[in-house]
Amino acid sequence: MWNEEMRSKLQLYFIMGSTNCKQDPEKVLLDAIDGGITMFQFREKGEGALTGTEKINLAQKLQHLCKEHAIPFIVNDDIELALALNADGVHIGQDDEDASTVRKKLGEGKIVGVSAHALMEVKKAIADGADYIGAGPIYPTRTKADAEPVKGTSLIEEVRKTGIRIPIVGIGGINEGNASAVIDAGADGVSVITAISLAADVFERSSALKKAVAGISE
Ligand SMILES: Cc1ncc(COP(=O)(O)OP(=O)(O)O)c(N)n1
Ligand SMILES: Cc1nc(C(=O)O)sc1CCOP(=O)(O)O
Ligand SMILES: [Mg+2]
Repeated sequence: MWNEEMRSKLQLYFIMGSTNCKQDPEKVLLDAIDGGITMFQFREKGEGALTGTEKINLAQKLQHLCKEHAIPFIVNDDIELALALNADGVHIGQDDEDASTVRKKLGEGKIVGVSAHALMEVKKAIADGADYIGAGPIYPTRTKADAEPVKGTSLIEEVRKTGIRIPIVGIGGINEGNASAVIDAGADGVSVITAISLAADVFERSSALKKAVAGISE
């Protein structure tokens, strides 16, 4: 789905799981929705992450909030969970299940996002049927311990210079102060975890991020 609808969904893409929150994750998501996020990814990962029924229960609650507000609900890594919940899509990385296999499992109607760190990976993701690319880490991040080296906006610029039009979202260390540079480089949106999930005022921070992004891309 490489159209304007996909690009606008990526504008402010919030990612979160229970380990990223100091408050109740449902409250965090609701405030972020009120602040203007356009897509949500459930990423239950890291030390202390929920598993089994607890993970499924939280996913269902967050999916319900997304449904009520017409926000696409994407599942990180866990294809079986995405299928069980009839989620709107999945996000996978280079170390996860192959994107072409995931596309076959999910079908054409669902969103498949793929992380890429080099032009070759972007081209493979396109061949495998990806709907969008997550390019990162743009800036230093403390959220993902096994993140690749920081790239700045170079990959986004390189992809656009070659004329590739796939929707792209930047990720890694993005906040309201540096988001506009990611859009200027050619991304359709920004993806954030802690700039929103750990904010003292989640509504205020997500509103500010939305202004920083929407002011440029609209
Ligand atoms: C939008 C978006 N972009 C990149 C990632 C990272 O995915 P991955 O490399 O598979 O790492 P994990 O998130 O699984 O730790 C993402 N989740 N979302
Ligand atoms: C989940 C993730 N993936 C990355 C990548 O580079 O692919 S960076 C990252 C963490 C993003 O968290 P924060 O917004 O708190 O920096
Ligand atoms: Mg992954």
